[in-house]
Parts: sequence; structure tokens; C-alpha cells
Amino acid sequence: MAVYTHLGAEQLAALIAEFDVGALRSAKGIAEGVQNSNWLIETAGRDGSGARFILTMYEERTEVRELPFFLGLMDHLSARGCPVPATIHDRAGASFRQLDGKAVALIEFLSGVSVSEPTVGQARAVGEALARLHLASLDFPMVRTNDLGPAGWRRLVDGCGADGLDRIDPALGALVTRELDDLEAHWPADLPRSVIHADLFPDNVLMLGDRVCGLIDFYFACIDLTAYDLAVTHAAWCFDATGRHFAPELSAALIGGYETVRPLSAAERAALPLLARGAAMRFLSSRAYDWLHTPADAFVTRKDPLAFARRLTFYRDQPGVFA
Ligand SMILES: Nc1ncnc2c1ncn2[C@@H]1O[C@H](COP(=O)(O)OP(=O)(O)OP(=O)(O)O)[C@@H](O)[C@H]1O
Ligand SMILES: N[C@@H](CCO)C(=O)O
Repeated sequence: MAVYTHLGAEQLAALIAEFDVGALRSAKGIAEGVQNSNWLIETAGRDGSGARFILTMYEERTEVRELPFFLGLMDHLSARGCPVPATIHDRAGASFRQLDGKAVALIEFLSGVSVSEPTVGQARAVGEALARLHLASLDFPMVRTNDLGPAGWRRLVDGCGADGLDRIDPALGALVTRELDDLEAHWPADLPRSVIHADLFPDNVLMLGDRVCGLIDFYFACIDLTAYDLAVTHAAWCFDATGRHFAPELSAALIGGYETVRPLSAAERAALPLLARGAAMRFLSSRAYDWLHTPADAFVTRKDPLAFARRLTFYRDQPGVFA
């Protein structure tokens, strides 16, 4: 359960009183998520008819100095009509506050549920929503570089130690070494750049039927190659959880939906196989690092790196899926 910090009722009530949202009525810890602590908050609302919010307490993996970028981006996208939660600013106008030495933000609650077996209609809608996010962020003035690009993957892989990858699977070290060298040598520099979400997995999209109601968890967002974000979303949506089964119909729907809003250039389309290998390497390297550095009996469930090793092999062997 991802509530790492206990907050007492009095402490929560005093915190909520700093916002113009009515008095606290209830607060329930949210089990999903591994990075930060989240509560579903109910208040009386400004007019007494009730209102719901998400309270996020940023734990050590989110850098507080980066919050103005993440929260400012959410406000920017929300103001431009994207289904992104806005932050509720406190009475002094701040988008986050300090509580018990940690940063906390009150965030608009959005309806919807995360799907685990996406349909073609849902994949299409996510593609469209991602393209709208890219276009809506073009005039966002802040900058954050991607610390999980090729140099970041190398850092994580080095952090796995000389035989760490092979302890996960005997063939993993050789695969990663070969692919990482090749990705570093050929990673494109001249494709269009924009804000990217960089982690748009199904658990970060709230849906009702085929409608995208919420894009959440912007804590990896940064400026990078726009088409790389489509590749990340492809890797996240177009396979089963094990990475063994590719769903061509979801792939066509995701990319088709994206292109109804933002057509890819010929260079972006040609780069997709490489970008998808990079996307697979991104999650393979972070999952492998966490796999080796998280005790087996820890509070959080470790995510399987091999599910992304299989995607990496698939993208390497089947570049034609993007033709
Ligand atoms: N704005 C929102 N509206 C409704 N529900 C939300 C909202 N933000 C978060 N949630 C709920 O809280 C859960 C955890 O949120 P989130 O994924 O941001 O946590 P996290 O610990 O930062 O994530 P992760 O482990 O994916 O990095 C989500 O799965 C969703 O159910
Ligand atoms: N979405 C990521 C976790 C956050 O980086 C994964 O599934 O590995």
C-alpha cells in the first residue's frame, strides 16, 4: 500500500484549512502507486455540497526542486483543455506546501479507472490524448532535461554491477550490452522535441469506456523527442503484462489515433523502431536496477525487468511493425 507516511486527523484538517476548499470530511489512503503517498480527500467544498481531491505527499524519489515543472505543467495542460488534473493552490497562491519536512500538493480529483486489458477504442483514444498533450505543451515555458535517456539507462545498467543482469537471467547481460551500445551509437538528435509524459502506462490513464478522463503521474515528464513518447506509450499499451504477446490491433489504433491529431513526419516514423527499442531499454534498466536493489520482502512489489527484455527483443527483430 503506497502510503508511506502517517498523517493524523488534526494535521490533515489543519493542512486542508490552508486551501479554499471547505473543511475536511474524510481522508483515505490510496493503495496504488509506489512512488509517493496519496490520499483521497473529501471536503465540504466551497458551497458545502462536497468536493473530492487527491493529496500527494512527495517521498524521496521525487525531487522537490522539480515540482514547479511538474505541477506547472499539469496546470498548463489543464488550462488548455487536456484531461489533466490541475493543482489546487493554497490561500497564498502556492502550488505545494511543506508538511513534516516533505512537500505536499492538493490535486484535482478526476473520474475514471485504469484499464488492464485495453481495447482498440481505448488505445486509439490514448493515442489522440497523447498527441493533444504534445501540441498543448508547445508553449509551456519551463524546461526539464530527461535524466532517463541513453546516459541514464547506462547509469542504471552500470548500477546493476558486473553480474547483476545475468543473475536476473543468464542471457540478459549480453542483450543489454549489445543493445545499449547500438542505441547510444544511433540515438537520433534531430527529431522534433517537446514536453513528453515519458511514463504513459495504462495505470497512469483514467478512462470511462473509450473516453480518456485523466492523464496522471507527470513525475517523469521532461523535454525530449516527441516521437519517443509515442514509442514509450506503444511499449506500455501494445503487449500483455509479460511482454510475450504483441497486439497488432492495439498498435495500429494507438498510432492511428495519435496521427489523427499530430501526424508523424517521415523521419519520426522511420525512427520508431529505434525509439521503441530505447523505450524498452528505459524500463528494462530501471526495473533491473530496482529488482537488484529492492529487498525481496520490501513493502513494494518489484516489476519484472524481463517483460521489457522481451519487448526489446521483439522491437529488434520486428522493425516492420511500424511500417
Ligand atoms: N488526479 C487524480 N484523480 C483521481 N485519482 C487519482 C489522481 N491522481 C492519482 N490518482 C489515484 O492514485 C493512484 C496513485 O497515483 P500515482 O500513480 O500518481 O502514484 P505514484 O505513487 O506517484 O505512482 P507510480 O507508482 O505509478 O509512479 C492512481 O492509480 C489513481 O488511482
Ligand atoms: N511505469 C514504470 C514505473 C515508473 O517508472 C514501469 O512499469 O516500470
